[in-house]
Amino acid sequence: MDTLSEAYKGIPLNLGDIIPLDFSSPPPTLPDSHAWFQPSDDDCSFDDPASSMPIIDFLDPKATELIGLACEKWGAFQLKNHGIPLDVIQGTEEEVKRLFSLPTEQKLKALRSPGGASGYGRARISPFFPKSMWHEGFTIIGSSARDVKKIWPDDYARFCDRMENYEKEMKVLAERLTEMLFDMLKIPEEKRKWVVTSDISEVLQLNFFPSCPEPDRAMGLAPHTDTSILTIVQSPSTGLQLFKEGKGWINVHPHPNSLIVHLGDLLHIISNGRFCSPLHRVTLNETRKRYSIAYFYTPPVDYVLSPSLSGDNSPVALFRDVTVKEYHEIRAQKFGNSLSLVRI
Ligand SMILES: C=C1C[C@]23C[C@H]1CC[C@H]2[C@@]12CCC[C@@](C)(C(=O)O1)[C@H]2[C@@H]3C(=O)O
Ligand SMILES: O=C(O)CCC(=O)C(=O)O
Ligand SMILES: [Fe+2]
Repeated sequence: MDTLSEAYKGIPLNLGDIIPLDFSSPPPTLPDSHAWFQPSDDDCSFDDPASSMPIIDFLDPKATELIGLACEKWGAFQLKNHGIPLDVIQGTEEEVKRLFSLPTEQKLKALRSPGGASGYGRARISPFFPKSMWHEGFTIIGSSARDVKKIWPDDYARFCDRMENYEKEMKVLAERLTEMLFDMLKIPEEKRKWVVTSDISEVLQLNFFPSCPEPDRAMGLAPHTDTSILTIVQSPSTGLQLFKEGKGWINVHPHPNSLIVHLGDLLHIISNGRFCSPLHRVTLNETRKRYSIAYFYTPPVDYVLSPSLSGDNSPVALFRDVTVKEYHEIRAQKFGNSLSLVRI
């Protein structure tokens, strides 16, 4: 059952907020619809080796401690020796490239429906911004077969198998990390049974950022936090930036053979604010296209998120109890102030 899709059914989008620009024949200059900044704007971003997101070796005996610190300070880290086989990572990347390099009319066959959550289209958060993003996405919730069959009726199996296999591997890693973080938060047994069940609400988001004629004036993916416990991102190239209070936008340089892990709003609530869900965005490049694969790990939709008061957290609950489904609905309607809407 795609119960996560049900959360989005009640909040349909306009087709205009779903259909991406036809990037197969992009305009030679940036159209006004996609111009977020003026040439005179000073949209500062940093390369700061002294304060960049930590790179943690999962085999390091101190990994747990380092992950805890990274989650408190950054809400994100890069993970080396994560245990996902290289061929699984490369095979998935190959399929993602194959999908996005199809002619536009092929991809449009799997266009997300106005009340739908899966399929091809613009980012879900598009309606909340006055300008469009330089981006195409493909969202997989449950099996990708229904959408992918529309694109490749006779040749969908390899894509689906590889995505399914990738999700299986990601789930094991997400479970390990979640158990680790829940231990630190002293989450009681009855609140963590879902971690090993099969009815979690996982989402795989495939992202494509075409090369852009004026990258400094456009936006790949607008600033957002993720609706997840944690999100595991695979991308070999730069583009992702994290917002750090008091500093600004900091570039993430992907370490070879590493995965990027960032925490989402759901864990921010459960940890009663101890772990942060960082604001992040994606920038563009004039000559290079970029792909990324983001795995969103989320409890079953009826799970009640309640702030843990037993770890080293604030003794007073900062958030009210809210179900995963309700939080998704709040996000789909209000986006940016979602966390403040569940704050006590
Ligand atoms: C489970 C999720 C998480 C969603 C909504 C739903 C399905 C699609 C996800 C994304 C993927 C791309 C960024 C994001 C911000 C977007 O626009 O769609 C994500 C959003 C969220 O993190 O809220
Ligand atoms: O492309 C990336 O590096 C990040 C993608 C992302 O933030 C998302 O899919 O939510
Ligand atoms: Fe994200």
